[in-house]
Amino acid sequence: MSLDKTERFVQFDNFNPEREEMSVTRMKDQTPSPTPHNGAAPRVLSGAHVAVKGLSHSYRKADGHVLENIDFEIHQGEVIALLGRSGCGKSTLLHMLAGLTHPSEGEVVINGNVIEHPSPKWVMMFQAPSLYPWMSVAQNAGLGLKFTRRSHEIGKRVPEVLELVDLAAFATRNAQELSGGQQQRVALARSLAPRPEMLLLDEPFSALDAFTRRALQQDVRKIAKDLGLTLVIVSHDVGEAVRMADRVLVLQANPGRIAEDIEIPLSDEDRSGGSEAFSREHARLMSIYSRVADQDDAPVENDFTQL
Ligand SMILES: Nc1ncnc2c1ncn2[C@@H]1O[C@H](COP(=O)(O)OP(=O)(O)OP(=O)(O)O)[C@@H](O)[C@H]1O
Repeated sequence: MSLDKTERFVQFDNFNPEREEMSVTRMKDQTPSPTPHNGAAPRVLSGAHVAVKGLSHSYRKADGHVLENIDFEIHQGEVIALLGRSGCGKSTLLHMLAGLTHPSEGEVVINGNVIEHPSPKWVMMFQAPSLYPWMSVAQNAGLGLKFTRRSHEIGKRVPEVLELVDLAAFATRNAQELSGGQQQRVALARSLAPRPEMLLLDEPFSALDAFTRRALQQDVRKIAKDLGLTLVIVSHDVGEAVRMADRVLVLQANPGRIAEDIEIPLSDEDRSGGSEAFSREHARLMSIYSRVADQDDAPVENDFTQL
């Protein structure tokens, strides 16, 4: 694939120039044909099914396990939060779901295939949206398609995703003219454009103010549910987990392992906060999280301000 020089040296979500050909080759076999130009409806999305089996990981042989004996399943279209204190291995686990890091032991199986490489079908979003500041919102939103050799879809697909993230009116603006929250929405549009099956979010809203963060939490959950996407979010914010997740996996540290697997049985209405049901779920999860973190003998961050 030919790319501009600048593009080659900028990391875009889980796009890795070294692995570009490999990922694209794998995609060719597995991805349905691009949207036909005859006006037919785009294919309906279905979320990824994930099975993590006997996963353990050490970064260096001499050190102990960062993650140990991790087993869990994520159903298609489910929203999962990985909740744990700093350093317990949440990001490491997320990178493994994205195929960016290989576990020392065990495997990640997505839709029946053992994951060995990154793929445009599961896209990571980070705290920094990493946009090209000199490009327009629409150009940034189309990059995922460009990098996966689907430029012919940009004209139809980019307006659709900008509409989804509520940025249609900003299509021609330069990315650098946008607020932090709007820039995260562009990054979200860019991730959604190639129709991924799973979004992996590594604390993507933590740099935003509380109001913007809450709006994005609700919108991202709604978009994932509307599209049938599987969504995994790394967080150490109990309010965020209750607002967004169907299930919360609470991780314990040293070594990182799943201490609790908790369902959050709230309606979308209750997730917006302020209801008795939301407060009850928040208190329940906070108490479990505190107990798990206490067992690590480390302080839990106080996030009551984010209620
Ligand atoms: N590339 C690396 N090489 C060596 N050790 C690493 C590497 N990446 C992470 N670690 C270590 O692995 C452990 C888990 O890190 P990780 O970033 O996965 O935790 P986390 O729960 O996401 O933390 P945070 O919430 O602070 O981002 C930490 O002790 C960290 O120092």
